[in-house]
Amino acid sequence: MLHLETVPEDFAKNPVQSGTCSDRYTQIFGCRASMPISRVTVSQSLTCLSPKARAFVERSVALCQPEHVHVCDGTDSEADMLLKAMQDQGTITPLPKYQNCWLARTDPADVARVESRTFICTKRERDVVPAAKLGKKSALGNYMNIPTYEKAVGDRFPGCMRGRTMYVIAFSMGPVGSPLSKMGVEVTDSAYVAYSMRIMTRIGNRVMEVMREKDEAKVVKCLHSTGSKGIAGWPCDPQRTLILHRPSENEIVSFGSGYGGNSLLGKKCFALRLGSVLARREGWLAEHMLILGITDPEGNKRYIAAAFPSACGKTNLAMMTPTLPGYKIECVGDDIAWMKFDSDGVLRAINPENGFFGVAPGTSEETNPIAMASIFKNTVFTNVAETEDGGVWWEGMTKDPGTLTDWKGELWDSSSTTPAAHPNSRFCTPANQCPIIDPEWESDEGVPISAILFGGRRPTGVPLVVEARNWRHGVFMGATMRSESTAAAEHNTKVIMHDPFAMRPFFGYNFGDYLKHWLSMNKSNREMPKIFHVNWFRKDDQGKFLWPGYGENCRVLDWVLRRCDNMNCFTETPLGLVPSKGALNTDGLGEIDTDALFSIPKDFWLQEADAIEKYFRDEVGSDLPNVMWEELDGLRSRLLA
Ligand SMILES: Nc1nc2c(ncn2[C@@H]2O[C@H](COP(=O)(O)OP(=O)(O)OP(=O)(O)O)[C@@H](O)[C@H]2O)c(=O)[nH]1
Ligand SMILES: O=C([O-])CC(=O)C(=O)O
Ligand SMILES: [Mn+2]
Repeated sequence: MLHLETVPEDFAKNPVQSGTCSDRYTQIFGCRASMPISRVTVSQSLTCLSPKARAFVERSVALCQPEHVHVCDGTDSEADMLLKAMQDQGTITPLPKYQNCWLARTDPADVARVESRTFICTKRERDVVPAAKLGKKSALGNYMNIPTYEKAVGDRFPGCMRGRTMYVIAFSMGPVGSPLSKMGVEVTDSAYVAYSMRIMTRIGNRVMEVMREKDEAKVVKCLHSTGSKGIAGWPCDPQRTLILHRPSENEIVSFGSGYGGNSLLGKKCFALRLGSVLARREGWLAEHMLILGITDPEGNKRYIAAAFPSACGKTNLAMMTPTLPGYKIECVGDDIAWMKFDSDGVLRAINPENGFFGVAPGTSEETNPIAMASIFKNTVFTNVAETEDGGVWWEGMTKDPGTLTDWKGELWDSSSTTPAAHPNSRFCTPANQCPIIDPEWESDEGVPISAILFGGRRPTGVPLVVEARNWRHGVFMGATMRSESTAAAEHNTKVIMHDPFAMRPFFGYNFGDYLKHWLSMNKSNREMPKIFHVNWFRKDDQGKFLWPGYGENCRVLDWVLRRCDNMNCFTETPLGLVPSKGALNTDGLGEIDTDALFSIPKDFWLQEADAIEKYFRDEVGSDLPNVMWEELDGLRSRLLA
């Protein structure tokens, strides 16, 4: 059985290269300066890596057998080299309308995360899959056993980079050297991945230095291949795509997809799936959350974290332009939060990323002017449409784009019946270009969190905002979140899916244990943030949004902050606390049907309670902490009171 630790067969057969694993790799890489380098050429000696990172790279080279190894140093000339390579290969084209912006068109079969091919690999299934679903397909943990994992790797990777370049990217999630940060090494045969990792993470010589100094035992090992024999266009192999995580080995293996969510392994794979496992072990939280700073008209600044499922409004809230006078929003992060209580009992959060991989459609001067001010330089756009003057366009950006080249490279005009940009088309932009990036966004200790929001797309029944009665009720709110499916993954019908904590596709371990971990955060010597559930997406009978959303969402945050100050501006409902009459500032909003926005239809909620019960029973079973059942009972009895 082939494993990353073992030598590929045809390598071992060659007598010139026999010997023990590490000896041989030392020779191949010519760490001794006089050694002739055969088979593989390297851009710089692998001694720039820490010994553990280097061992991983050497094993990956032996396995994938690239012709050339390029160790990314993070310099500007390297960026130029990557851009040139991608242009020569036809992976990207320049967008002359902007400064250093590029358009990538993927294979139409490689446009989003593939949840059905994403697995967590452990010894025991129960580590990943809650009790109720052992041995069956679970929505809350896609499990693969170790022999299957090894076979999957062995079937795909040996020789997969022959004749091509392997890029080695040492990266830091979080500020380089910060105590809350973690490091990884990704090897990949995709220049697109190497270039995008420069934007989304901190990479290069500085990271390698810190890695060497610490000889970090816990460097996360990330192996990626597009799985394609060539490099032309958009290399991928959708039929054989697999994204695998081995928490016990700190290892991620991704094959067959170049799409960001599957290939930029620092993001969902590391920061959330492996991150959640590390967080549990080390007593912190790795969450699918934005982080924003909000200053009220009195000059009081607080930070809020919010978990909404993919394509449900995190980037937009994180960059909101508030409509209420006197408010100021600053952005710390738009997708992932690593949070830990400090010695004073304050929950501190960092954004482990260095860029935004944001949804393009719907982004406009009206909805998100801050994103618009961030993304038109140094950006890679993927699967958006191109205008005649070398710019980009997507649905919702402007009214009349004229004639376009659509995301598949075909001519498009307003009479076309298919979208010009793919619904999951994205921009990949350095975070420091955001005009409202928070001054503390790279602080080592993280920012203090006052409130946590959960939310989703709920067209019916779910009020604009509800405050949890206490921490465990808030955990129940997170556990019972549901949302309409979106284009961010392969689900293609609009159904209301359970998406607890907006983490359903990203749990690295058993969801029941995850709930216990969240419950265990609550300690008397800690300042527990208040928890809220929000829904910007409720619709009226005509299917129109009841709430204007976007910049107007600051009105909800305004109420949230007053609640953080314990002001008496709420009414009790069966669901939790909602703004008392007149407490939500709707001045100047025009006609808003607040009754419809806040109504709590009893029949709807009794059915919701039934759906939650079924979900708990069918998906979690005996791994569900008892207090979740108690919370469900409480909800039912309040509804029936
Ligand atoms: N109606 C309405 N739509 C919104 C609002 N906020 C965001 N959207 C739309 O929802 C879509 C996704 O928003 P994003 O902010 O990119 O979502 P995200 O949670 O960051 O998505 P991921 O990057 O996939 O995790 C976009 O088309 C937005 O225009 C809102 O307040 N109201
Ligand atoms: O991972 C991705 O492809 C993009 C993303 O942020 C999400 O889906 O939540
Ligand atoms: Mn996301």
